[in-house]
Amino acid sequence: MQSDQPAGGENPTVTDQFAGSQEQPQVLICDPIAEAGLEQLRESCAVTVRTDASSDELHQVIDQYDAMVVRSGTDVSASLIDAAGNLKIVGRAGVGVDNIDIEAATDAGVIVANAPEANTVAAAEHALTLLLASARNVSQADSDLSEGDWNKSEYVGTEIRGKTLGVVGFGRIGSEVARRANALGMDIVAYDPFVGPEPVESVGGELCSFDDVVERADFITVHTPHTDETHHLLGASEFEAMKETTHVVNASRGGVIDEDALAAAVESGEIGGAAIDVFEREPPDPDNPLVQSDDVLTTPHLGASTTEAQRGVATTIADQVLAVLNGEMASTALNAPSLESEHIRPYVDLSEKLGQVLTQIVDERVEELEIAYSGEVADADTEPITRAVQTGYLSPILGRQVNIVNASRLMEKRNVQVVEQSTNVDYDFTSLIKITGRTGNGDEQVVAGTVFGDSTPTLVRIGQHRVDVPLESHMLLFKGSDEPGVIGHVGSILSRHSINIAGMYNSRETIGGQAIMVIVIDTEPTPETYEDLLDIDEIHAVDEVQL
Ligand SMILES: NC(=O)C1=CN([C@@H]2O[C@H](COP(=O)(O)OP(=O)(O)OC[C@H]3O[C@@H](n4cnc5c(N)ncnc54)[C@H](O)[C@@H]3O)[C@@H](O)[C@H]2O)C=CC1
Ligand SMILES: O=C(O)C(=O)COP(=O)(O)O
Repeated sequence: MQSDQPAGGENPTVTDQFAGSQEQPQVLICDPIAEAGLEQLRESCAVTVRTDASSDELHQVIDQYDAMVVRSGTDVSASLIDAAGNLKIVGRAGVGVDNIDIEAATDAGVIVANAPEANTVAAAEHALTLLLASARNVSQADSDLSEGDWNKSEYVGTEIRGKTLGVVGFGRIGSEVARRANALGMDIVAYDPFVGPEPVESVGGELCSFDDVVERADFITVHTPHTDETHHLLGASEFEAMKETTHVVNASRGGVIDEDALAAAVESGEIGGAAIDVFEREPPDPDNPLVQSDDVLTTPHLGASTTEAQRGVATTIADQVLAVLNGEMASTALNAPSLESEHIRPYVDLSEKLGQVLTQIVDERVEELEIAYSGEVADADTEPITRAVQTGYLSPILGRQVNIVNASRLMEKRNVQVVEQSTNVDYDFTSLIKITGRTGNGDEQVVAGTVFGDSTPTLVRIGQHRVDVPLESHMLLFKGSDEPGVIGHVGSILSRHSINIAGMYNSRETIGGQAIMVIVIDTEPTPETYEDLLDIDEIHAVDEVQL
């Protein structure tokens, strides 16, 4: 029977053998994900499910994998990324990426992508479950009854209707909680420094200051990521400022609430109760004060654990992994641009090639790279194109280490300044991308290209010379003077060295003036070929360009 439950079902520990040497891309699943996602991946990848591997084991095997998929249970540390020589993507089957060192991944050119929307409703419903259960002492009453104690009169709860819900973090989940709570008759006050009043007002709420939310709320639910700014956002002083009856709910991240302070506030009766799904350390230590407290309802990070959400995050992340393994962009990448529209994909290809050409024809270190967009392309989201220029520019120097994820970072490290310019007018081409490399001594080299109707990336300018070279192959770029017989001479030398000419493009400034010639070749020239070519008086320089 097919199942959409996370891999492993009741017992989520799976111990496949680690990857052998197969031809297909290798994907390592480190935390349980739903079968639907696994099936999708298995169609074109070799998938290893190892949800029981220790950190040491992962460090030992990770370089065999092209992709890894995690949830919150695996620490993707800088050292793991460092050990992962072939990794292209870390897929997070869920939202939170606080267990992934994104900086390290970016430096290593590894995409980090998540599944940001598929578990929103599950998490929102779980927060409301916790809220209602806390309001009605469900957990304590259940535990008493299991012990045989019918403590009906001990557990008088509180209605949520007419009460004020404070929502801290009004993003996807916070806003869904607020919408549902409002429908149950609650008044909403929200704090989120990064949203305006409209989304809060659209669910009948009011955007307030943090202190206002803390003081006015009968229930507080937090829905922020755990960052330096949100660490212990709710602590002793906030609990002191709350009403004695306030219940606190956390289904976002451990660490956003100070656990010791919360346990103390509940135990002392400073606040009315708490219900917690997430912990600073997971699983929490057995003596964690929130787990120990009979007055705090705890669940083991269940916010995203519904069949629907797990199916959704697993298939979303499978899509992301497959896209990246196919050389495409991940639409949910957190450290790489996504393609706003398919329309710009040919320009991304063109730009990478233009960047490669530029590096191979400048002799000195470029200190400034100016990328000028004109015509229709100037109106697009040019971030992926700019990153592609940088990738192309660096790849002849750094090889496979550079990609669209780390290119900007590497340009910064090499102190190359990148300047972008846009104008939506170009009189000659519908769209034109012009790259100028400026060296420290004031020299500059220009290449420009466009995409013609059939998506062929085409070099249309080198320096001042107008050319028309499809950017698809191995080329020789000759600089020299426009004299009769040069083309024939070059042709015969290449023929003598058994190098087939696939195409030839000429351009000159004036009759008898500076000329350039681009020859597309099928085989690589030897050092002797260059020696012979440079023996021609009219040829001043020959650059080899490989794409
Ligand atoms: N318990 C569980 O199983 C689940 C937990 N989560 C966690 O829930 C959290 C929220 O997820 P989403 O709503 O999808 O993310 P989101 O990115 O849509 O929303 C987060 C909101 O927090 C706000 N925020 C950031 N810093 C803030 C600050 N200092 N004060 C107040 N607000 C601040 C942001 O502006 C944003 O609106 C994440 O930490 C995520 O990992 C998500 C899914 C399931
Ligand atoms: O998506 C999130 O941020 C979650 O917290 C869900 O975590 P999980 O995938 O259940 O480990």
